[in-house]
Amino acid sequence: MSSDEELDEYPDGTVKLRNPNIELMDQDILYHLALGSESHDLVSMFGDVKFVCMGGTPKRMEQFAYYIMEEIGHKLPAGTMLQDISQYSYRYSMYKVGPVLSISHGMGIPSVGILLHEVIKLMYHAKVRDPIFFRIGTCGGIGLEGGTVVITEDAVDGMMQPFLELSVLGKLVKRPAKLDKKLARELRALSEPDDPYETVTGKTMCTYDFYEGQGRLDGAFCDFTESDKMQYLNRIHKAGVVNIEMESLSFAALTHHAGIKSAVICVTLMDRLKGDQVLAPKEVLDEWQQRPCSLVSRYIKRYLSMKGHLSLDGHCGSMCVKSPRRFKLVQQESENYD
Ligand SMILES: O=P(O)(O)O[C@@H]1C[C@H](O)[C@@H](CO)O1
Ligand SMILES: O=c1cc[nH]c(=O)[nH]1
Repeated sequence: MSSDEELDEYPDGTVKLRNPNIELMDQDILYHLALGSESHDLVSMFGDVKFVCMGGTPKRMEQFAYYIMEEIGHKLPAGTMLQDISQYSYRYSMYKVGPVLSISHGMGIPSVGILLHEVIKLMYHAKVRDPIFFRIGTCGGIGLEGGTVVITEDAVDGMMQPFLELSVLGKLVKRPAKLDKKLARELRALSEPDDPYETVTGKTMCTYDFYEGQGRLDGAFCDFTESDKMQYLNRIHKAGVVNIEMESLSFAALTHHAGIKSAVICVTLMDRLKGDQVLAPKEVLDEWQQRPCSLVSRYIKRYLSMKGHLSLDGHCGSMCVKSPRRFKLVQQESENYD
């Protein structure tokens, strides 16, 4: 048995921390979430969480929270609104809708990494069982037009390496960036033939910068030519990279290290083989960003229906799993992969 398998989770599915220090502490302050293991009853607040959805901006994640609330038919007490649980951290925003947490992660590996440490500890303190994590993001497409949904198969860094490198006590630690392949296939199977956009799977490149790091010619600095850029983008495209963003490597590496199933679903904002700037109008960008949300929502509804927490045709909204037949097909399809 590898050390990965040994430490994945407890037999009841609760998250096992790879850090013996935490249980010896009197309290654990989840500083960037404005929560604490003693100041809050984390089990009663979060013990029923099943899905943790993250994305860059507070607005997107607030909208996703309201959207999923409608989709799963979750009701708030009359006259109340969803509350940003981490509001007083002034860092991240977090909303809870029944079994779904919707959290903003900011931009880049450091920001999502800090959040993941605290959310993974939150799962542990709250005794959450077998949580599933999703990143719902935006990206630049490589050979894909704007508005295409990309489900990441493998995450690689700017040097095409499939692991996260972090310097710890002066040494470089490498953590494999592994996402759940079956989850990615199940998500892919939930794209609908009448979706007015493509949903594809492929390799995602995760960089430490939006401009020079992604080979853009339009940053404040640029020491390469258009031809250097195109050679690089064509080379990575040939190696299977279909999109570039800034969090998948950390998201994959930290969830894998914690034994948590995860997937990354991003919408492309442009084809980087055709340009660098984000030119689509705001309304178009808003509609595109809804696309990964809708795929994740289908997955959540399918899961809840299978567990008997949601009726297939009953109290879920317009994007509800369309027919029992389609639902069965998706179910069989994913069972065939086991
Ligand atoms: O989830 P978001 O839309 O923040 O993902 C990408 C990667 C960076 O965070 C950001 C750059 O514009 O967008
Ligand atoms: O090109 C893009 C678009 C969104 N996010 C990125 O990281 N890159």
